[in-house]
Amino acid sequence: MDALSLLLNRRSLPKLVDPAPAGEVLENIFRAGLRAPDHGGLTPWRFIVSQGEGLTKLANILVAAAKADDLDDFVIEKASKAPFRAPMVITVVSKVTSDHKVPVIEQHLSAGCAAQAMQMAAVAQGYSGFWRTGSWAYHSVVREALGVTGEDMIVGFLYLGSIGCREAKVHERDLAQYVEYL
Ligand SMILES: Cc1cc2nc3c(=O)[nH]c(=O)nc-3n(C[C@H](O)[C@H](O)[C@H](O)COP(=O)(O)O)c2cc1C
Repeated sequence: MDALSLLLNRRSLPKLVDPAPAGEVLENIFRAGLRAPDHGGLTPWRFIVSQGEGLTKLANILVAAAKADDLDDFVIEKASKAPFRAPMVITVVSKVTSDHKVPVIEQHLSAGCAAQAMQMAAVAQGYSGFWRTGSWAYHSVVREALGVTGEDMIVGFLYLGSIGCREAKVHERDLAQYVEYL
């Protein structure tokens, strides 16, 4: 797939199945993340991989968060299943340097670019992904369990796997609504 086709046609896929990216393919995914634009070379990110037993650990963290909020059984059940929507979840965390001349927002943006680059690298190699946050990404229990402190943020849970359903068509959008010229 050439780069422009990837950029113009990428879709997120909700149904992701085994096998997860592995070996050189997975390494390429991480390397793509590490090529995200990075003001000041601060490498403001962490990638926490969950697969196999790791998905159960992540599910347990989400369940603990739901229970801490006294949420009803339906939500707790949903939380327990959430990570298993793909064979691999990469939690992308912005690891920021506070009080730096590079504003913190730019460091969060870098981590977001890393998430997008990793999704793109997965698609480029025949896999697919879905970037999710939900309320869990902002929950103190989840943050603490994953060692996310201070101004650091969970910018997303990047679900990755093999294509498990038909890809939806790309939305046609009218450029004139979004593009202006000074
Ligand atoms: C930071 C961020 C968080 C997101 N969180 C969710 C989410 O929790 N649930 C969801 O359904 N989509 C979420 N999305 C949107 C999907 O990843 C996806 O982009 C959207 O469904 C549109 O599909 P497309 O990427 O194929 O255009 C999020 C996107 C971003 C950038």
